[in-house]
Amino acid sequence: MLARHDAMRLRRRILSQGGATAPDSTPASYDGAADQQLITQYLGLVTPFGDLIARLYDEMFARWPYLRSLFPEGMDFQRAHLARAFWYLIENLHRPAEVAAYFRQLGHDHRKLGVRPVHYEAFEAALCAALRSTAGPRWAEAAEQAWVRMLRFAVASMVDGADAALAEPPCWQGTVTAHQRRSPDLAVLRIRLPEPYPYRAGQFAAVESPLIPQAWRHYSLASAPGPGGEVELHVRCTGPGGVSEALVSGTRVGDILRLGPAHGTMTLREEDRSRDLLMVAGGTGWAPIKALLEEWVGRRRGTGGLPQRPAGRVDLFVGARSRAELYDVAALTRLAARHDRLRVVQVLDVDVVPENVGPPAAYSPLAEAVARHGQRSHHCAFVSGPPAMVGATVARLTAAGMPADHIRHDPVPAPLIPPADGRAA
Ligand SMILES: NC(=O)C1=CN([C@@H]2O[C@H](COP(=O)(O)OP(=O)(O)OC[C@H]3O[C@@H](n4cnc5c(N)ncnc54)[C@H](O)[C@@H]3O)[C@@H](O)[C@H]2O)C=CC1
Repeated sequence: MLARHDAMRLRRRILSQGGATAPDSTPASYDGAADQQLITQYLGLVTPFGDLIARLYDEMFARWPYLRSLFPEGMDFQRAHLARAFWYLIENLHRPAEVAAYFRQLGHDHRKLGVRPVHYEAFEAALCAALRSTAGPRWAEAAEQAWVRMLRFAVASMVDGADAALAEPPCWQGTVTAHQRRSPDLAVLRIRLPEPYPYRAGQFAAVESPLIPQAWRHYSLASAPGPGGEVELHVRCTGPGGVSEALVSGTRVGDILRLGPAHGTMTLREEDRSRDLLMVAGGTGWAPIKALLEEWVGRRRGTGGLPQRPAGRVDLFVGARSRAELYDVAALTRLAARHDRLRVVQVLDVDVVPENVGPPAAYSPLAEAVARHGQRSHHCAFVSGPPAMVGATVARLTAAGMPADHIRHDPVPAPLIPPADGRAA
């Protein structure tokens, strides 16, 4: 109720405001292209965004100290996340319908953080102060108004997304029922959720450990939905101090974790039942592919997955740095044994002796192996793993004639670089 009241108050304020003409959340009513032009014209004064974002948070926490508790102790990830959101907004503002859909989902997801619409007002005030102090005397009122309109458009979409999800919990609490260290830096966890947790095989969710409150990181759900109410996560710790380290090294059976709502479009569709599928998994990118395969082999037929046994074949490519890094072989073998139309190819980096290739980021043994195994333009492909591997595999498949709309993968995080046409005033 409180959230709805806040939302209505914010919407009234947004719609009745003077100064920057405030768009509502209807994409058709917002001239994003005009604001994009204005913002781009003065972008050089406030980029790179590191300084702007540091000032924004300093300003916000100085004026509203209680808001600090909504954020994790370490703000690096948060700052990078906000920089990406700004770039996403600015680059896509001429496509307001797309931007609105993106921020509606973000608003749905942000309910777990305890963010209320009133907090967006504080954010806007802090942003304006930070824009002015970062840009200096060459800043223009028109540019600031364009930023405000852009922000309000995004916020109105977030409020819509949060409102639409009021009937479901902001997040789900689960108990860890199994925690297996498959290698020093990798763990497979199972979590039991007492409340129904709606998701599809192939989706991902934000996860929070009580060891690092308010720091949420995305992991794929590595099991298809089933009657037991358990989900599986595959977590690799790539450095100290993060959520992955807390989940791999600091978590035990019986601990409580929180999960946000599931998202993602890398799911099986009805028409996939009769199609031949190509699945490509690198490292812990195996997690969503495992869930998809569980659904595909029909282990849980009639429980929200595919209604009948599929007629097509699956070619599955699993990549790892070495044999020791193939951390889920038993599950892979079990799945392969359940279906004679599933063909598994393992690709180990150590088996490959690349010739005339550049640094690791420029070369993907897994993508090469997929490309070598023949024409698949009629297949539908699911690709999951490190961003460079996903990029290389998608490029190979597209070059081999697979239509782009036959290839599904999770969003690949954009690098923190400005758009090529960003210009200074
Ligand atoms: N944990 C999860 O639920 C999920 C994780 N992911 C992502 O999958 C990735 C898995 O990481 P790790 O297990 O550490 O993978 P890894 O470093 O062990 O690599 C796994 C595979 O990816 C290939 N690869 C690695 N770096 C590459 C590069 N720069 N260019 C081309 N190919 C490359 C390797 O050849 C290998 O076949 C992470 O980026 C993670 O964000 C994706 C989906 C779900």
